Amino acid sequence: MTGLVLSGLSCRHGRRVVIDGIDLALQPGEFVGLIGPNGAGKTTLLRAAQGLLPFAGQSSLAALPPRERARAAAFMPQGREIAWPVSVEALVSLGRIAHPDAAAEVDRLATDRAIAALGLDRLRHRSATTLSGGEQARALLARALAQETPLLIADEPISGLDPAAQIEVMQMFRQLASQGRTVLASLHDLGLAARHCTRLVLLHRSRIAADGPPRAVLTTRNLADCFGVAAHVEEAPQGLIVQLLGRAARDT
Ligand SMILES: Nc1ncnc2c1ncn2[C@@H]1O[C@H](COP(=O)(O)OP(=O)(O)OP(=O)(O)O)[C@@H](O)[C@H]1O
Repeated sequence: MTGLVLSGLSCRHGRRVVIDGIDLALQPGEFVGLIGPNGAGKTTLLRAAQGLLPFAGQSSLAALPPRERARAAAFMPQGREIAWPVSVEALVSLGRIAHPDAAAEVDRLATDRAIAALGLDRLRHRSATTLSGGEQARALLARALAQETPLLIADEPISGLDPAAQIEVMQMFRQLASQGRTVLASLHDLGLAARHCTRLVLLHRSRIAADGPPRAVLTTRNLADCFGVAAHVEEAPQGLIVQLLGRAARDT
């Protein structure tokens, strides 16, 4: 299986509809940023798509049996606290549980690659519970990478990272996509999303308000209507630049 197809995906928390009839098809090679204001439903969508929450409608991923699902998609959740005092290396190698038939050497190489990709070599023997918040985020991302799945789903993967680490992770996602994987990540940094994602999906009030290349989604109109911010958006040689100027003036 490649990519991800959601059809009519809806999800409630209690009696409240949080995701309402989402249709979305993601292809290999895409780095899709899922954006939207707080409470728009991004986490709910990412979890329901994996069958981690009850939902109505269809998800090509949730439809798979659990073992196949673990080989199809890796997930970096929003909650970052690591409770077990295992080494970073042991934590990252947990991603290999998805491949019970792989040779030990293959597992070791995949773990090493993920540790190197996230710049964790220096920390590999450190207890994961002693890492800083940003280091824990990188360790959990490395665990997802070690799973070596065609689809990578990450919930706010760059929140809490320093600026250089944020850029490195975004570049890594873009590179994974260019190698034929599908990356779906919820993001709050619109500037980084604009420059690195191949496509943005804007969630607003439980539905998709816009879907397409960053320049088509990050319009001043969408930024005002969905995020309530006034912005300057400009095409530059280095990509789309989004500058947030302040709160949008409200219509009276
Ligand atoms: N377990 C729950 N029970 C009841 N309501 C919930 C639950 N989880 C989330 N919600 C509500 O569902 C809505 C969507 O939440 P969700 O976490 O999906 O939003 P989000 O777009 O990821 O937000 P954020 O950007 O703040 O992380 C919010 O209004 C939230 O309060």
